[in-house]
Amino acid sequence: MSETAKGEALLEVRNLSKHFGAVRALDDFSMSIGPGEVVALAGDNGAGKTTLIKAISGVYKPTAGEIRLKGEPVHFSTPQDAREKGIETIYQDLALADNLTIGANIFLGREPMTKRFGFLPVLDRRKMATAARETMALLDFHVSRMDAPVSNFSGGQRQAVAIGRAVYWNAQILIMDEPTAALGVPEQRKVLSLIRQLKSQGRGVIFISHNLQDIFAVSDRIVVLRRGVQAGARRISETTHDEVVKLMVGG
Ligand SMILES: Nc1ncnc2c1ncn2[C@@H]1O[C@H](COP(=O)(O)OP(=O)(O)OP(=O)(O)O)[C@@H](O)[C@H]1O
Repeated sequence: MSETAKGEALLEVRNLSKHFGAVRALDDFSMSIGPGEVVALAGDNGAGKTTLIKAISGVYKPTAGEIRLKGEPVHFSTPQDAREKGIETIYQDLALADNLTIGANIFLGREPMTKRFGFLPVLDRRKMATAARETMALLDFHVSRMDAPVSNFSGGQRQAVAIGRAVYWNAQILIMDEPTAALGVPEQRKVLSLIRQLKSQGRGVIFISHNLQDIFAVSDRIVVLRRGVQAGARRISETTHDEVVKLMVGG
């Protein structure tokens, strides 16, 4: 099948449904994503994209269907469960603490401690700074001041910090919700190049966007949702903007 992951999939969802009472937000939906693959998820407002990523990432319990990681069925009760298995979702708000450094944001809620004078537990700032430097270098990301609060950074740089945090904690699948929305063109390019970096590291990326240009620039495949069902799935090299728009709005 040309529109599924080649070889062993990192992530596979089979016949996934999420109903809210009578509302079928997601219905019998299947897709897969392989290592080093970027799969775009497109669809009009209300198509079911958010519902799908929340079902994959442990926020919602699916009404029906199956999620498999490297072939193994998994059941997530919380986003923490999904995170521990290497699925990280980066929502538009990025969930960064603005007044803290990159290092502190990487370790937010899981701060490393060390002992001063052998007994007094204190924050291990050196470990945080080293992790920040090494992780951001891995993403080929450079800022003049690593110790500045992230509120000083541009939208694209903040996106990089959120990605860096996921990478530090070993995310194998990154779900990115509209990462290029609300950014200027140069910043959008930076984010697209970050996505390419993740791909070159063998990670899988689910890229949600309304921007077809961005989708066509970085994705291997596109899956289109319409009213909770899969309206189509295509290799990017085998489709056009026109065809994708038709899939989104329906014939
Ligand atoms: N908690 C809920 N309770 C009831 N209906 C819901 C709930 N969440 C979503 N829906 C409905 O499910 C459908 C899919 O919504 P969803 O938010 O997943 O779409 P979306 O593709 O992410 O849209 P957008 O691009 O606007 O974020 C919509 O009709 C929405 O009203």
